Amino acid sequence: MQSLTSSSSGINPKSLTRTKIQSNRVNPNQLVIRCVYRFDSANAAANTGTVRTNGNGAPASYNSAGHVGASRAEWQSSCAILASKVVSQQQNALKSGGGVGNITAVNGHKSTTDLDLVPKPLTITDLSPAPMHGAQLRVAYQGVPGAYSEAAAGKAYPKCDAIPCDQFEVAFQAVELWIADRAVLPVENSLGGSIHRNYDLLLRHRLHIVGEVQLPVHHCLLALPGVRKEYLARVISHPQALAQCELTLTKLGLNVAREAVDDTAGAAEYIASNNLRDTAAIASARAADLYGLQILEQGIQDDSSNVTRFVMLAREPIIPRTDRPFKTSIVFAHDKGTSVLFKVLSAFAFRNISLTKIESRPHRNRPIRLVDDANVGTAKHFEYMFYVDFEASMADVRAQNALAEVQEFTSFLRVLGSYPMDMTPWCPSRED
Ligand SMILES: O=C(O)C(=O)C[C@]1(C(=O)O)C=C[C@@H](O)C=C1
Repeated sequence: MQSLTSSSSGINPKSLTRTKIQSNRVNPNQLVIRCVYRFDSANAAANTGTVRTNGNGAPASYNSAGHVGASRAEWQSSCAILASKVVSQQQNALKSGGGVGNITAVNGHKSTTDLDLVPKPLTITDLSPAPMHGAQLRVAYQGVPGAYSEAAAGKAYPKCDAIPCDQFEVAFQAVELWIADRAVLPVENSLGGSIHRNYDLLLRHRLHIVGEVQLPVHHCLLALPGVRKEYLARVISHPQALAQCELTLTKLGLNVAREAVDDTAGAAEYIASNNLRDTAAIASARAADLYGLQILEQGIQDDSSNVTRFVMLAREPIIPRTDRPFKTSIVFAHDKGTSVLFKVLSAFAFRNISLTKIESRPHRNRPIRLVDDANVGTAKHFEYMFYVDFEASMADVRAQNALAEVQEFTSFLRVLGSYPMDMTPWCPSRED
């Protein structure tokens, strides 16, 4: 059994100063985690120099802090080490049991009184043993029961114990601190676009992407029983959900105030616990059930095939394989800004590797570069981090060669994960 140490959880203790961490036991199966910590980017930079190992002290598939190895040979030897571990990991997974199952939930409560138990600080006794020791897999998600993220956690890990967290950051930290074994977090929606916060957090934390799930998202308009649309003065929800229903709300004549809250189900819970008769929430049918609200309208997303893509995160990477479709996510930057982008992308194009996503985010350590080539004043260029997803496994020699080439063009490169693609047949009519 591995105990919780700063090295085993993969975080540099210097980079995270935990100022408050509290757990809220809602019922014996449910833990709501709230914590606040200060992130020290100077120490985090130092973190990139640490050598990450697996539980046995052997190198993980990505070297220090998940960076691509210094050479192709290093990549290949990392993959070989990982390949030798595949059998034991699969056996562990089998022992832990898989299959269709339940998500922990607050059943049928109509007020939030029991959700508002006085928070008690998280103690060492709240930290369970390492994953895969016979207990259910604990999966952190952002939101409260009834959130789409909870449904995504259930789709990714059908028998899991889903752990609600009030912020994305808390879900990351729950995994790092061994409170949870996995986190399932949204990264993009077909209508609302990227969830930038999670891209930034992926870079800031040392977790690995080990899978993806795509969840069809069917929004409902929820209100207290007896409330009619004409009584409504505002609609509240997660900003993504508000964006995904913008046109439909207008078509329904709901030109009322729209206010953002932390998550869709949290909006439903807020209405129920405060008995708000002039407010509706955009949330799932399951949230209506959990918080005792009625469904005023169903399927109010602007596009019927609305889908959100979630990634699963773990402390250790999985072993890349070639016997099924894999995707790999990387992030890179270059000292000379965007000029490198074409070269990097061509490393994939020349090898017929398809890109599925490209995203740029501010380079937070160095957001601006001053240039004065023409000696006519100083131009300020924005600096970016580029996130790319491509359709190949890191066990595929084409991907290894492409990354070896990318590494030559970039000053920073990190593999966020190489994981099976979600190939679930598309069913836009499915209700959550
Ligand atoms: O608020 C929720 O229910 C969530 O799970 C979050 C979230 C998101 O962040 O995009 C997830 C899926 C939907 O796209 C809307 C909201």
